[in-house]
Amino acid sequence: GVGVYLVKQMFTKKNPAPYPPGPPGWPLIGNILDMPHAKPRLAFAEWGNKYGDISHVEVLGQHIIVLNSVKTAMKMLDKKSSLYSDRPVFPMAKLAGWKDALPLLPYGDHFRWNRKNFHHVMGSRTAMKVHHPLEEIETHRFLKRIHVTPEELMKHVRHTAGAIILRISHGYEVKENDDPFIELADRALDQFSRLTIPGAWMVDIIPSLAKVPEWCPGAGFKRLARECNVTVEEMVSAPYQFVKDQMAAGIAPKSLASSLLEGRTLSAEEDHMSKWSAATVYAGGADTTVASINAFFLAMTLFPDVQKKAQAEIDAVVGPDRLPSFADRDSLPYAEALAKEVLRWHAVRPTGVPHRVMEDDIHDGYYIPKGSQIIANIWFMLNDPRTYPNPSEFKPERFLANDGKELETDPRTICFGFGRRICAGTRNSQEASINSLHLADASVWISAAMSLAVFDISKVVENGVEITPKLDPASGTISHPKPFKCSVKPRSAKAVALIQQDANY
Ligand code: HEM
Repeated sequence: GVGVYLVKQMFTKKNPAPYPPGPPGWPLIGNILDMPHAKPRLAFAEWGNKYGDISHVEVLGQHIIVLNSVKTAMKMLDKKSSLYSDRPVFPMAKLAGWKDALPLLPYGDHFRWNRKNFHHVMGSRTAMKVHHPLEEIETHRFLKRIHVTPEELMKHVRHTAGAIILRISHGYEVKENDDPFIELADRALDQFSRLTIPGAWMVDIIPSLAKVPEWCPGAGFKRLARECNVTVEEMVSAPYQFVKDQMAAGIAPKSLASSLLEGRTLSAEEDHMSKWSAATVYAGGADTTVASINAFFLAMTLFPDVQKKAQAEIDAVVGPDRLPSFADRDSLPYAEALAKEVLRWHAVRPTGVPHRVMEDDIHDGYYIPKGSQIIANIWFMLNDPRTYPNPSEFKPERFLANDGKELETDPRTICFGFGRRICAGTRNSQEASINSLHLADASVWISAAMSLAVFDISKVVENGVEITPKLDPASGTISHPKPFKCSVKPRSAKAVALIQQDANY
């Protein structure tokens, strides 16, 4: 005990400033027992409560800094982005085959090249506008599917998000039922979400465990990683091969993959990176959009008054003879505020993706050693009563001018993360908050506007009892509302006619 204490003292003496405050931990093992396995956002928020907006733990020599306020996150990750834009190595995700996915790439050339590709297909107002007709057509098809089988709502949400993204990434038109690429990607993404939960895998804490042979007792994670590798490899390669085949046949529609392949011979390394670049659009975009749109349906089930207000606005502005489109977006302020509130009320990436600091830093008087992982507790930032009073209430009015009261912060400046690693497709949080500049934001808005125009969403009644679902986000780095039931019925005969119109405009 004394020896360990003295060794610790020697090291602490060298520190140019104290670490940020945090749970005290134990000699040798540090805070290993404090690391939360499930729903880390809640434990992290607790640390925020106890220790302030910036807290620190150390797990076997790995320093972890947790940020619980937007101000701190902006000051550190955005203002000092040249220092804070690396990613930690995720040994478990790496073992499972994900090392070349943009969210995990170290700060460097591959990272920059990938970001440029994303920016090219969806990083500007003009680039996003190109995708609007596709979003409108696919969302109209979504309405048709819901109308026929409303009980399969969540399947339709997944199918539609996949259809939109696969068109953008690979120019691939999904099959109406059981599409193999969607099925494959969903399986891989579900694995990814579980593979990257902070602190969930021993090998992430002790990376040398990666060398343990698979037959060793306790090495079940190696077998799992091997199985995941097969799925990942197929998810990345199969749609890319599809694009190559289509290009060879001269019938490939424009997509991110086709633009990377067009008119050049790629080296094996370039080919590999292009394949991953296109796959990352799907990997980063599909599951997140699905979670947000499901959250929209849950919010409408739980907050009927909000739904009625949005419908009244759509009825007044768009009228009964057509569906809303992106051209109406600026004339529908309540629907706009509602889409923002969806992104706030349910944090799809509750603890973001960790950043890694590239050099020693002293921040606000605290020592942040090189290599520390920085975790932004985005969930708390979106539910912080200091920023959003009554945060569990779904209230679009937060974002609407009312009696000269100050508007609450646009959640799009928070939910997509910070600094140079901000969600791909945008360059900074200001840009992410400009109308329809983000693909997810556009998808949430058009799904909400079109669905509310023609459907009433309400609680289901089973055996005479009304079922009230709860917002109970599941664990995982991408968080979905727990599966719930709701009733989705056309609002009128006129609405049915609109749904049934041709969707191939
Ligand atoms: C509601 C939907 C979404 C939310 C809430 C969300 C949120 C986030 C967050 C918090 C990060 C981490 C940022 C950071 O490190 O500070 C991130 C990264 C990323 N997102 Fe999203 N995202 C969403 C949709 C999308 C979509 C539609 C795409 C693709 C089209 C996408 C692609 C990515 C990629 C590739 C990264 C990694 C960027 C990097 O490491 O440089 N996301 N996202």
